[in-house]
Amino acid sequence: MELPLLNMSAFRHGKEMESIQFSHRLLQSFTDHGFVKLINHGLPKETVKAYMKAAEHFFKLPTETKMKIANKKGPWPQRGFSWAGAGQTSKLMNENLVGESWDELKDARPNRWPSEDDLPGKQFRTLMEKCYDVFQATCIQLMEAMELGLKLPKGALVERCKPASSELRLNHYPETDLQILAKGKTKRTWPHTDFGIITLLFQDQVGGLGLQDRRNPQTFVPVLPGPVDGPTEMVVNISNTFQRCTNDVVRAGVHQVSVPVALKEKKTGFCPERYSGVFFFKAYRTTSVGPLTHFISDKSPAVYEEINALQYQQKMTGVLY
Ligand SMILES: O=C(O)CCC(=O)C(=O)O
Ligand SMILES: [Fe+2]
Repeated sequence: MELPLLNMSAFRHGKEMESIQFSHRLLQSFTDHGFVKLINHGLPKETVKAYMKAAEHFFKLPTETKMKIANKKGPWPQRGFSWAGAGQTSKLMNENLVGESWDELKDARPNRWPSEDDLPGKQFRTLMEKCYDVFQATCIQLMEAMELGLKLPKGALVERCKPASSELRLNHYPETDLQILAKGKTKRTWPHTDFGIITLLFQDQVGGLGLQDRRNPQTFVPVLPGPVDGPTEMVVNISNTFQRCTNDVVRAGVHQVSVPVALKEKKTGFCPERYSGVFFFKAYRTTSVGPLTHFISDKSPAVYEEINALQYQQKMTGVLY
């Protein structure tokens, strides 16, 4: 199985036929795999580079400094720094191997920013806010493409995601003994699906991201980092809310982070630290995340109850906490 790599400029700048063609290819990849890789997605290379670099700067701060903005335990969503083992899926993971994460959300609870004394200059916050806005805009375009691909009325998906309620996250997976990972009892991230509508994902050159092969669920297909000097590759996955809205027509992609393919045969040594940046594109709190009427018929009755995004989130948190 190979994950399609699509060129989004066909949708962004192409003629109508090209947009339609892109939308069909996008839908096909999402339907087949719950995943796609995109180039020419409109996100400037420098912005993505700076975003990943910011992750390094932040996570290299001393633990005490990061702990000043620790996420307060409680119901999801997170705010601020979460240490190894404290993430949403931590109950399933080895405490010591989970990455640190730092979350930025633009709704109810205030964000927790590193102070300027700790991470000098205003750049960090400004950059994160800029990234948030460009990632959000890209997700809206992807929703437009999906409306086209799924033959939905204009706005059917886009309107569920306004105003912006997405979540920006930086992940750091510390260097880990390969022998520990090889035992298979621990992973950097256990197989899971994300909560939101879709997720944008940027990874460094280390590798280790794997996507479940639907025809062969025991197998995780490596989603390799793109070439360093090539265009910036963006990985996109379908998340639970999208699956709900389409009444299981387009299902969420199960993924994990484990040993990079290049290191699979190595018995000793260390798996290098890894950074990734993710953007969880989510529906607005009070909008419905029930199945769209388009996907409901006598033959395919609604699989999911009619609830709003916040209720869904709370329901899911109840499961995980
Ligand atoms: O680090 C990665 O590549 C994946 C992270 C992930 O799946 C998540 O944060 O939900
Ligand atoms: Fe994920």
